[in-house]
Amino acid sequence: MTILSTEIKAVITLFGATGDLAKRKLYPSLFNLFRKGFLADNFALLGTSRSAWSDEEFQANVRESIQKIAEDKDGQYDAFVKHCFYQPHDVTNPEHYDKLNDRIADLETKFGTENNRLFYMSMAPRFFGTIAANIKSQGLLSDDGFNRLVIEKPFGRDFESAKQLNKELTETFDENQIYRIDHYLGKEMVQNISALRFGNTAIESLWNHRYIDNIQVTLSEDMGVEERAGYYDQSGALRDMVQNHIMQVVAQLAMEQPLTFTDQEIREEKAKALRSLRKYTPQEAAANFVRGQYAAGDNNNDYRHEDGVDPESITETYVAAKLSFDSERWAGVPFYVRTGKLLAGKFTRVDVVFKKPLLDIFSNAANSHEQKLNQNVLTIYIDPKPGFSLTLNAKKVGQGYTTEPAMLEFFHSDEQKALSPEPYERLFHDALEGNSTNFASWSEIADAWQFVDVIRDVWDHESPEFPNYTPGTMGPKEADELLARDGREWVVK
Ligand SMILES: NC(=O)C1=CN([C@@H]2O[C@H](COP(=O)(O)OP(=O)(O)OC[C@H]3O[C@@H](n4cnc5c(N)ncnc54)[C@H](OP(=O)(O)O)[C@@H]3O)[C@@H](O)[C@H]2O)C=CC1
Ligand SMILES: O=C1O[C@H](COP(=O)(O)O)[C@@H](O)[C@H](O)[C@H]1O
Repeated sequence: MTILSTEIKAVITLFGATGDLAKRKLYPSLFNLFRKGFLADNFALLGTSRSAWSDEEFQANVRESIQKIAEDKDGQYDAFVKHCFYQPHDVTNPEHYDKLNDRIADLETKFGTENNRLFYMSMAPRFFGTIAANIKSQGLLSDDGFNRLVIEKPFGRDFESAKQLNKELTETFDENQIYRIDHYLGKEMVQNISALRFGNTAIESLWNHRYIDNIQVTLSEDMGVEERAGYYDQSGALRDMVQNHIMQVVAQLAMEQPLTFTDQEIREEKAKALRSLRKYTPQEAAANFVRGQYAAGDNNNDYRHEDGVDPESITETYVAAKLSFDSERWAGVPFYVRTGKLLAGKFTRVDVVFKKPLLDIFSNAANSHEQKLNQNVLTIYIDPKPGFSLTLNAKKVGQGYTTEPAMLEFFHSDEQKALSPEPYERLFHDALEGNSTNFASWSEIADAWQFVDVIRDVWDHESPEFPNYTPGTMGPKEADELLARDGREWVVK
């Protein structure tokens, strides 16, 4: 990990500058870095796409997108957009890269960026390989500054396509120059998993099969597919959420302690954890995975009648699964994961359910309690309200001896939340600083795809009975049965 000075020097070339992601997330993130002083005098943003915009039109668009997130204090909008430029560019036309290279070189001189170049691909993934090849063949790589590539998801649609894409990228960029975005890794509480585990003896000493009964990861959304139906119908929840976000969260929960807290060591441990994730046979896949598709609700069509969705679509909008790790630490401990659209709420959380005491001595007490001891649960709240809680058993106040659950809670204050950068801001900053801790390595991505491909293959060869869940619930009944089979239940029902 190379940490540069706090002020970043670079020309950022953005492919897909007129796109939705750029407007909603990327310009506001860069502006926030500017307001906080991480970007100051020595940077420039060069937006590109086919639209024939001038620099001025681009600046007006950037201004419009940052207006939505912050007021203009002390002329900060003007100061920021003076660093923003635009070059009309068709990524499939090699000749266009010559002009792009000239513009980058001019900006390097103008802003003293020490020839550091960061390329950000915020475009349809089918263009990623072409852009990388042209960057190399048309001589856009810097000889004496850094060259980095930030690449948007999805990284392939299965293992083979991801491998091919990786091959194309690594013909131009080394693995340590590639920053594969997974915005979950930019979330405050996902990053907090390591602090909670490795910074607390009280937690890490219990973090194994001797004390943990099961771990549950829930990424619940209350919205449908909205305007992204065209993309989503080709993807489904397995590719859209499980292969990337869920696997990344699970890897952080399951990994061994890194030797040091560096990007290389952390990514290595996450990769090892994913390597120890049991790859299911088709029979095991069918038994351990549940899929769902939402039905019509009070305020929504059923999925198959959403605009842009095939009326006979078998794309899943819900996935629940039981994962197992073949490692000493996790022997016999299931990780139950689930995600879906149009569920009961918008929240992301991890529930670590501990084993009960081997002996419930209170059941023999004179005033024997009616309520059995509960399992302790450590909950990591990722969204929307970052924090964590620990549910313990405590004596109920009063005569007799009855136990009841008592909860220790910690939530981020409004002040802390205000200090917490948005995922894209954090990740942009990390890439500019050369810190790849919170980006997925090729090894992690490869293992995640190999795991998911088996499930996809099984599902693609069977006709599910869809729709099978009601909007506003936590998914199909089979997801509850998945745990009930093991004598367990979801912490959030
Ligand atoms: N939008 C979102 O919420 C999210 C998006 N992503 C990912 O981010 C990436 C971008 O998504 P999004 O912004 O939504 O996509 P959009 O479709 O909104 O934007 C695509 C961009 O590509 C440009 N473009 C298309 N063809 C060419 C070409 N031949 N040469 C140069 N530019 C071209 C378009 O501009 P023009 O037409 O002017 O050429 C436009 O700027 C994708 O990989 C997506 O999966 C990931 C998570 C969320
Ligand atoms: O990557 C994606 O994530 C969002 C959910 O992200 P969150 O930060 O709001 O939890 C999801 O809606 C989208 O389908 C998926 O592509």
